[in-house]
Amino acid sequence: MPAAALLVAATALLPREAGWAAVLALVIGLGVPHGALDGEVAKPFLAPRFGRAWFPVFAAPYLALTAAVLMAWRWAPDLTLAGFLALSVLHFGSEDAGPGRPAEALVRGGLPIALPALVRPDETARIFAVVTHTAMPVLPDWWTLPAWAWLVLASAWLCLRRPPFETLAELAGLSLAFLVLPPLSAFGLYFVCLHAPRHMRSLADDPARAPAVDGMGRAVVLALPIFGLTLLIGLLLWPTYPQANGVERLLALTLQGLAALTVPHWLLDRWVEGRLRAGDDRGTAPAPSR
Ligand SMILES: CC1=C(/C=C/C(C)=C/C=C/C(C)=C/C=O)C(C)(C)CCC1
Ligand SMILES: [Fe+2]
Repeated sequence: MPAAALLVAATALLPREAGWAAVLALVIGLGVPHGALDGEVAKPFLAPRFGRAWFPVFAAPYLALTAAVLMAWRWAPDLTLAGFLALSVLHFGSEDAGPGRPAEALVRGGLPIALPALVRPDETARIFAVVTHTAMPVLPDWWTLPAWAWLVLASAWLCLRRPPFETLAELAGLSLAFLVLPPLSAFGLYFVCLHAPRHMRSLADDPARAPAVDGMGRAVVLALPIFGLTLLIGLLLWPTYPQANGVERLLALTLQGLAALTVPHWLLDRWVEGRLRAGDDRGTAPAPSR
């Protein structure tokens, strides 16, 4: 992990476009696989009921949602971006804070979305002009104003809650990253070094969710097939992106694709969370093969 952190931070030394390409390669190669474990999360719920058909039952609605979001990027880019950012705060926050801590989730999940808007608004606008393929000379108010609100909330939370040292250290380190690194590099650092491993570790450590994922090594191996499929879909979509320059196209495809995958990724997480809390009787079904 420290090696990955150094690698992501080093992308800040490259010229802008080369830096983008390097961060995106790391985000794809080291960050996206955590979502590829969604099959393992869904399998114990679906396999007992659908047998070997569990995979199409899982993948069809997942991919339909993904496709819908990819189309939404073209029809309503601003609205889709706003929805993506809001969803990211929720998704990042619930992974960082754990269940049942809404204020902490908003503070921690909001950091990677609010800080770049406050610290590097121009570079952030430039990135999302490419992603949405629209003119975005300045960052829209609907992003900047909630970012200020986040700052107020985060300050109040820090004063009132006095979080434990590890949380403080993480918030401080991450803030420093967003202050000194280009925003895409800082995001890459958060995504690759905190979000993705945290998600994989929580699956590996939780015997109720994704029981086949019983260690980090196993997590990586089990993620590979769906990760490969994701890359293949990305490759097929590549020619449909209008950006002329390859790096800009990679930026748009990666970020639009992340948004599109995050919708089913987040819904699945909510659904499984709900089922586990409701005490689903999965134990009566034969254990999944593997
Ligand atoms: C690209 C980028 C940003 C936003 C990234 C987002 C919102 C990613 C969400 C990913 C998710 C939710 C993945 C799920 O596992 C920032 C940091 C605002 C500014 C710098 C560039
Ligand atoms: Fe995630």
